[in-house]
Amino acid sequence: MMASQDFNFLLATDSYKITHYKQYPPNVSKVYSYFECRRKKGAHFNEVVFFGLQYLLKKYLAGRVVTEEKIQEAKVFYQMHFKQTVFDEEGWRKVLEKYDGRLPIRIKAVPEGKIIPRGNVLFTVENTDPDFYWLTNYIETMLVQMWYPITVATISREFKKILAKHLKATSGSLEGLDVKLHDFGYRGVSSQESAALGGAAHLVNFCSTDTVAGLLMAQRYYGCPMAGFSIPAAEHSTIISWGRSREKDAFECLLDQFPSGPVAVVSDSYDIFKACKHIWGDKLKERVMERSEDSALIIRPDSGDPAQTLIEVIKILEECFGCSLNSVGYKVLPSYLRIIQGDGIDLNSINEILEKLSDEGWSAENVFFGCGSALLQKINRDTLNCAFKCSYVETNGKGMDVYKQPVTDPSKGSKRGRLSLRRNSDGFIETVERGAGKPEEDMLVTVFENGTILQEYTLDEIRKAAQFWEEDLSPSQ
Ligand SMILES: O=C1OCCC/C1=C\Nc1ccccc1
Repeated sequence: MMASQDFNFLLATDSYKITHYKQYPPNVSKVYSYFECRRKKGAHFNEVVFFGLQYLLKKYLAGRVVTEEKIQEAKVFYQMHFKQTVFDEEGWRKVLEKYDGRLPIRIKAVPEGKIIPRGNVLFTVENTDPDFYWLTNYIETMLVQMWYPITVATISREFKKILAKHLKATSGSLEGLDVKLHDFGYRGVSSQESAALGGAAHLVNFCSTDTVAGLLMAQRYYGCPMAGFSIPAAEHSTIISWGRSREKDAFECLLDQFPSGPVAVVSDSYDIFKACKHIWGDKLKERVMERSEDSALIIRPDSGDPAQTLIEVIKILEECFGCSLNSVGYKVLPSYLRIIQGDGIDLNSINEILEKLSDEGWSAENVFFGCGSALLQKINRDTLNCAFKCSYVETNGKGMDVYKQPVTDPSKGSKRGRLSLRRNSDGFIETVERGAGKPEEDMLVTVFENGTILQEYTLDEIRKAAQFWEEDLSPSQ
């Protein structure tokens, strides 16, 4: 898959970068830069999931990205934009002539899915030909957009840690963990591409989604035919269209139309508590009880304080349908009955809800969660302090380690020299600076060089890299 014809790589950068080739020192022959999620004191997330670079390489950087037409278009565009001639037409024509429009760049990156502590190099970028020292930081703009899939994959995995802790504690197993958090976020993101990238990032950790764009991304860019699943579910329109006096009929229609397999029914259109007590727990009680374990009715509240509403709903369902105790002594509703909470879910509220449920003796087995904006949109580049900085240059054939160290904010200091990533003798991942790393120890893999993608990862491999083990769930977490 490559960039469509109307995408002009020469126009996919910050304006000021067009002027940078004139600002580097004379005889500079190499600019070497790196991307990291800077460590921040007291930061929430101390490890990140690396994900998304492969899509960007395939879509925007691989193959012949420079053409004569694109040079001409950019030339005219930047002449108008700067009202003077700053665009380096000759520089780009040289890419066309020497490399047939392929980028003379090398990118070395952490394998996708790897879990890396904050403050470590995640990928490096350098020009492979001295003539194109200006190209390295030209592509920063696009590469730093990797903050988004990295951050979504990381947040999604933080959800998974919380769910795993409670599921383990209240059921004795992690079975069903990967379907506990459903992506409801398609409508709440800023674009189709964000939905695709963010949706796929969630699928690194879970296989439960309504964000179809993410499934297509997984198919087309990560070799996964069907990365996630969903089930028939109501929305308010399919309930209230029956009129207030026919909510029972609306509910019964769901049971009739989807007799086998789970079905989720949003039940708060008028009164979630009355709906559970008088419709699900009375008028339709027999219809609910006749459904098998793998055809559960999943009731969806969608308003009110999530924790309070859930507790009240589960108590009503216990009154009507009873419950049993699992092997670790927590209460579980009959297997034909479950609840999904898709409103007001974020990393804080999901923990509160699960705490309150277990305090009342309820297992996490009873509840599924949906998450929208908190998963795909309520984040930004500062959530994980993603940054791209130059750390090494060659001038007059001589290498020099460079860095920034702002007196006004030491946390924005950058790494120096050529970088590598290794697991030290204590088993901890660390970045080796100043070119002191041993090549055979380097975890960074050359994934792109001179227009060609040299290493690809499938979603299955990425999921394996990102998985965590039960013993990793420190009880204090
Ligand atoms: O209730 C459900 O059960 C599980 C299947 C999905 C589902 C609801 N989906 C959804 C999507 C986008 C916004 C809101 C809900």
